[in-house]
Amino acid sequence: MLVGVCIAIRKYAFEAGLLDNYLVNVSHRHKLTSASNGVADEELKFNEADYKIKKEFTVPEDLKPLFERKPEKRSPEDIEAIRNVLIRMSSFRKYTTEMQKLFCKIVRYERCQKRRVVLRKGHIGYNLYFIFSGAVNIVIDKDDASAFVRKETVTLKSGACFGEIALVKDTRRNATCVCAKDTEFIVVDKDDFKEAGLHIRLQEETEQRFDFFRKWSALGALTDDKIWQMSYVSRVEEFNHNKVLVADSRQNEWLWFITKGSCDLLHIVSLDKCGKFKNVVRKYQATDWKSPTPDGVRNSKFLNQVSGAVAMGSQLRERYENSKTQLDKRKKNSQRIQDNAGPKRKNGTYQATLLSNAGTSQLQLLDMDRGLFFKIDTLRDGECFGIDQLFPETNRTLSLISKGCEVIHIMKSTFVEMIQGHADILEERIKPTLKEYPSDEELLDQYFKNTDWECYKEELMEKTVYDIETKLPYELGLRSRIRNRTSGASSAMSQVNYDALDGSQWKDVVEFDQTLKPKNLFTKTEKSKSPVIPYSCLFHF
Ligand SMILES: Nc1ncnc2c1ncn2[C@@H]1O[C@@H]2COP(=O)(O)O[C@H]2[C@H]1O
Repeated sequence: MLVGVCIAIRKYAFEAGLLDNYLVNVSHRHKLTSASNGVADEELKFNEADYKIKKEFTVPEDLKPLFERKPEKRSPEDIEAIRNVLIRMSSFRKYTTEMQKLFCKIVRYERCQKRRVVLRKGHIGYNLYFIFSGAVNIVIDKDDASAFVRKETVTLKSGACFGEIALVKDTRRNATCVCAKDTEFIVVDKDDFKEAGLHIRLQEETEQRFDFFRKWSALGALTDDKIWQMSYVSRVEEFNHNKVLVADSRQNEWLWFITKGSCDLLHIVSLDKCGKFKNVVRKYQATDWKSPTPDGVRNSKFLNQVSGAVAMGSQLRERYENSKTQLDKRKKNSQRIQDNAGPKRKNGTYQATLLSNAGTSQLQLLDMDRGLFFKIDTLRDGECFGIDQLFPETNRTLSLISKGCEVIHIMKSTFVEMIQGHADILEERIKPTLKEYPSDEELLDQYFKNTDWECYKEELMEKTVYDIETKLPYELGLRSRIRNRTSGASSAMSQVNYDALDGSQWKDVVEFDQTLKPKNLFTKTEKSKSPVIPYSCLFHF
């Protein structure tokens, strides 16, 4: 209910033109000026990001001596203290409390620097590793030289575990693992591992993955042996609500099979080359947005809404950028250099502030690089993300956002390797099952039509309220209240000559399609059979 109230207040402020301040503050930077001391005005800034923990959580110093104690010397309190910290790791949380305690009795702590080879392909396996902080690159070569350059490198991050195959199968290491940065490990030795029966638990997990792949009819032609291999190299992971799993599908190296919960599939439509968008904006700009004509009123509302969406979208865009860059560290570094080098033209906050200035906002829409996020599907249990990218003709930019899920992921290259010699799997079994989503044109059509309709509805409401107001006696005080509401607003609504309002021209272009609600940015609508667009958002590139 509170959220509903907030949305309603925000909506009112937006319509009344009071949101300028809000948009200026999108950056969470508040300007303070002090002229009292006679010195030149100084700009004081508060940036929320400055107070965020940038450092990854590491093993607390006071806990490290506990790891050095021999298993038989660890007291129940020691074990509990260790468990309270290790519980942060998703791979550790999967075990029962009993199993976790067993772990805490036998685990060791190790810290390795960036580029250190933790284990090498072909060597005998002695340990199982949990990554507490940092990251590890896995390459299937014996040589670690490719760990930082090859595209097929798998990166495991904090919370993941590796090195289990050699222990469970009693084979040699099948890959080389190198620290991608300074990394803390929680290590279990082979003997302890077997003694505690952990190999049985890991074997059970692998069997679950085996069952999952075996049930997938597309892989019916593969031998059990191949499916086992696939199960060993795939990983199960859980993700919280709103975690970006894949920011840009063109850089995605994995296949993601959803086993529990769901994920949203977002599609980014670039408006740069979109003639339709330019036409729509030009059409709305054709009439002077300040003019007190019906077109002027509606145009200003439409453009206000679009620019508002740009402002909100820029926040999402920022998140999108962050997660995209997380996927590719090298890109992130070069991006940072670029960002710092030039003016912050492309910085989301900067643009949002710019757009918030009513009057100039609409006019700048055509000068910017823009895009729209559309939610085009929700993937559920048994569905896969990334498989369509195995076909060269698919080049849509998709993002995968967790809505609280458990996934099995496997490298695309490994999957392709496993199904080699079975050309029919991709072409005949998988391709026909791929879903078709609305084209960019269709998505934009829907969005613009609906925005138009929403603006029309609002105008009608305003007009109705105005009519009532003019008919009511002054003594009721209603007139002055409504006046107060609009008079201070910078919105074009305050300049409207309501008598000139005539909606007849609009009806030709408005389609009464209420399935889409672009105003409810970031909110979910009801489930629908065909892919719909429950939220969309403008952002700029
Ligand atoms: N394709 C892969 N994806 C994820 N992890 C892998 C992959 N290949 C190997 N590994 C991990 O790397 C480890 C290397 O040692 P192991 O063979 O004991 O166990 C292996 C797995 O834990």
